[in-house]
Amino acid sequence: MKDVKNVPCYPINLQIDGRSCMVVGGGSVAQRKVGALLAAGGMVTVVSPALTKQLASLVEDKSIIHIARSYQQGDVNGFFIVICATDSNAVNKWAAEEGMGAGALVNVTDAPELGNFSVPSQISHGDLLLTISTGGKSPALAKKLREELEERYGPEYGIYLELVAKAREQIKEQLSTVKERESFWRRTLDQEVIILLKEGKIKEAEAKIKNAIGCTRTQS
Ligand SMILES: C[C@@]1(CC(=O)O)C2=NC(=C\c3[nH]c(c(CCC(=O)O)c3CC(=O)O)Cc3[nH]c(c(CC(=O)O)c3CCC(=O)O)/C=C3\N/C(=C\2)[C@@H](CCC(=O)O)[C@]3(C)CC(=O)O)/[C@H]1CCC(=O)O
Ligand SMILES: NC(=O)c1ccc[n+]([C@@H]2O[C@H](COP(=O)([O-])OP(=O)(O)OC[C@H]3O[C@@H](n4cnc5c(N)ncnc54)[C@H](O)[C@@H]3O)[C@@H](O)[C@H]2O)c1
Repeated sequence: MKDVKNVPCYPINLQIDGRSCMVVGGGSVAQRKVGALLAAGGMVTVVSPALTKQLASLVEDKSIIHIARSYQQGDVNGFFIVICATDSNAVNKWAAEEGMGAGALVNVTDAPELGNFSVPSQISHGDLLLTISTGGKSPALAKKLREELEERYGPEYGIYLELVAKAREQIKEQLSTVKERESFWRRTLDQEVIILLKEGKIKEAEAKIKNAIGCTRTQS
């Protein structure tokens, strides 16, 4: 096994909307990384002599920019994020060193220790984001856990989050202390609402939350 330092990572949720992202390489791993960058609003440039079919169609519809050649010195300059995803360790190392030198956030797909971030496995439903990391030790385990969590936390949780976010504004006005609000959410975030959402009964779920807010009003 590689010499991975046993210092835990510091997790962050990075906003990359409108930021420039460079992906070096155009194979299947690059394709997965590009998909995630675009989903988060990144402006993606790929430098690679070859592209997968899917990446080529993203170039065609102008979703990404393609520099159709091998990596050259300075290509990473000015990019916020650099992802090194070629099948050449030497090229990945070179682009990573330049990217790090220029102060970019750098992810290296075949040698994570050469960059400064790794990408966790993820499940997202709207603003709800669940991520799993194994510190780079077993992406396959991260994938297995993601599949298990996907069964447990389906799209209903994304709808639930939206309802709760709406209710939160009202509750902030009605309950003046953090303690009261904490106790409200402990009582209200229950499985019954989730079950209703899973069955597609959105109106009923909404009514249940409204009812809980109503009870608070009569109590206070
Ligand atoms: C989560 C996910 C996100 C994403 O990439 O979008 C991701 N890898 C995924 C899948 C996956 N990757 C690999 C397999 C084949 C099975 C296996 O070998 O285990 C599978 C499974 C599959 O493809 O089915 C092989 C692999 N991966 C890395 C190396 C190099 C090395 O370890 O040195 C090798 C060996 C290559 C070789 O042997 O040649 C390195 C990294 N992969 C990471 C992330 C980062 C650590 C995340 C963590 O902390 O766990 C890190 C460190 C860097 C990074 O890329 O950020 C995505 C999950 C998608 C999902 O949820 O389904
Ligand atoms: N991090 C992960 O999740 C993960 C998963 C599997 C594999 N990997 C590793 O990621 C790397 C890429 O895997 P892949 O399956 O996408 O490989 P691939 O062979 O499908 O693609 C490699 C790409 O790199 C391009 N390339 C080669 N030399 C280049 C250069 N000098 N400049 C720019 N682009 C160049 C090629 O044209 C090709 O598009 C491998 O090292 C692999 O071991 C990482």
